[in-house]
Amino acid sequence: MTRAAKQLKPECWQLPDANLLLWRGWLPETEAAASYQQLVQQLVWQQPSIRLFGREHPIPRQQVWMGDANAHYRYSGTLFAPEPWHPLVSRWCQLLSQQLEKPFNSVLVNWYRSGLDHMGWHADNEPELGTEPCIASLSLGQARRFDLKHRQQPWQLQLELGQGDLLLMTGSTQQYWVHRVPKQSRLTAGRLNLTFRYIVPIV
Ligand SMILES: O=C(O)CCC(=O)C(=O)O
Ligand SMILES: [Fe+2]
Repeated sequence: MTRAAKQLKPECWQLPDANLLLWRGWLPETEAAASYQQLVQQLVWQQPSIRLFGREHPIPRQQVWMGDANAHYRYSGTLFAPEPWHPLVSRWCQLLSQQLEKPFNSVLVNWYRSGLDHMGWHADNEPELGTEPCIASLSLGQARRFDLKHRQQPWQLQLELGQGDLLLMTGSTQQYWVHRVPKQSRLTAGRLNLTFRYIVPIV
């Protein structure tokens, strides 16, 4: 890890089978707020449907898959070709690769328009992410709950991810734990989350 990332001291948890680091305010407040507005306006949002128990359901949020042209990604059974990089997002991707000393070539951007938009329990463990995926998650806008639970043990962790916070999930986290962003119906403001990933390119 480079000096820039070490200067901000991360929060960490002694959890079995998981490796989590959280840098609060990795992106300064004003930059995060301006970036939220810019990305909400400039990205071309999609709301694909996924198949659950034999029925098609639109995902309960908006999203854009973005990255290098060869970084195709399968999400809940659907193959997504990446959208070209937005300059802001591309800059963060380079910064994160340098600071965390990990490669990233793509990002899933999720827009939770209000507290009604959410994401159910899942792990980011698709085969194209490799054996121990390294996921760097940047949050902008409204702070939201982020829950984690172990697949086999009664262990849970509830975090709040706020404006500019950077959460790094590495090691065996995706193998043993699942995570979600639950509904928080009373919240009216929107939130963006960007999960930077490295996916093995299709050649
Ligand atoms: O919105 C979040 O904080 C999490 C998003 C997430 O889990 C994902 O994109 O896979
Ligand atoms: Fe996830």
